Amino acid sequence: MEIKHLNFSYKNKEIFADLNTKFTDDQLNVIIGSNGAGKTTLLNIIYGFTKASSDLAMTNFPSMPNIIYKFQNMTFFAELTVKQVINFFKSMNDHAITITDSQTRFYNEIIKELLNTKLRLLSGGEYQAVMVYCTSIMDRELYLFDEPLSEVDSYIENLLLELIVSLVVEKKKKVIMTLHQLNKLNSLPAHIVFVGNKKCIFQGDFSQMLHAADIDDIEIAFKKMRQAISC
Ligand SMILES: Nc1ncnc2c1ncn2[C@@H]1O[C@H](COP(=O)(O)OP(=O)(O)OP(=O)(O)O)[C@@H](O)[C@H]1O
Repeated sequence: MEIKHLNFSYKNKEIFADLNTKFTDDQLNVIIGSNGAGKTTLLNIIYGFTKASSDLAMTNFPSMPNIIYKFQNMTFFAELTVKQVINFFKSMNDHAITITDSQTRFYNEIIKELLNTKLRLLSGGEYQAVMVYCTSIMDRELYLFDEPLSEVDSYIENLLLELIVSLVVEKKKKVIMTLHQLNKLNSLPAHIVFVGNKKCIFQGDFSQMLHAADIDDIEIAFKKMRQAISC
């Protein structure tokens, strides 16, 4: 999947100026960048929710019906129970789908005990966990997860990452997610897309990013690359 010549502004605020980048089909794609860099906007454009200028060329992306998107703040009817929401998501598949071991584990360890809880009574982290799980049980070609780890504790973070990676590795799905928890990149088989200064300022894997920044700490690498573009 490739994006060429992405230019985009919200009224007078320019977000992207000729951004070019690629996403891989067989690895988890992780978009990183500072707050306000445009990560959510990029997902919105990929989904087709936000329209960019006519110079944009997007190659090999599935069309909207073949994409499922977990928005950053996904809201649902608060009076529904977790079980009702899961059934709603399941009903949007027109056939039975296979569930990965990681999805089953996530269901047994996290979701099961929440089944009869109404959404309005879930904590922020529990709500996030339910929404990511529900998104993952949809059968689509491309999965977009905007900040799937926000508000969850480190135990759930790891379970969620396993679940998301299993979509790519076991189900051969395409996945693009945004992430602020850079320490997680170390253990992830991921293609990183670093958005900053209205462009893609780096793309590659974890070790290539450290190499590009000439440092062995990902947080410092991020800071260095971020500072370099704001000079
Ligand atoms: N609908 C909108 N109208 C005007 N400005 C917007 C709109 N949506 C986002 N923005 C602005 O565009 C910029 C990019 O926003 P975006 O949400 O894409 O960033 P982000 O990288 O996802 O940030 P974060 O990491 O904080 O979630 C921000 O400065 C934001 O205030």
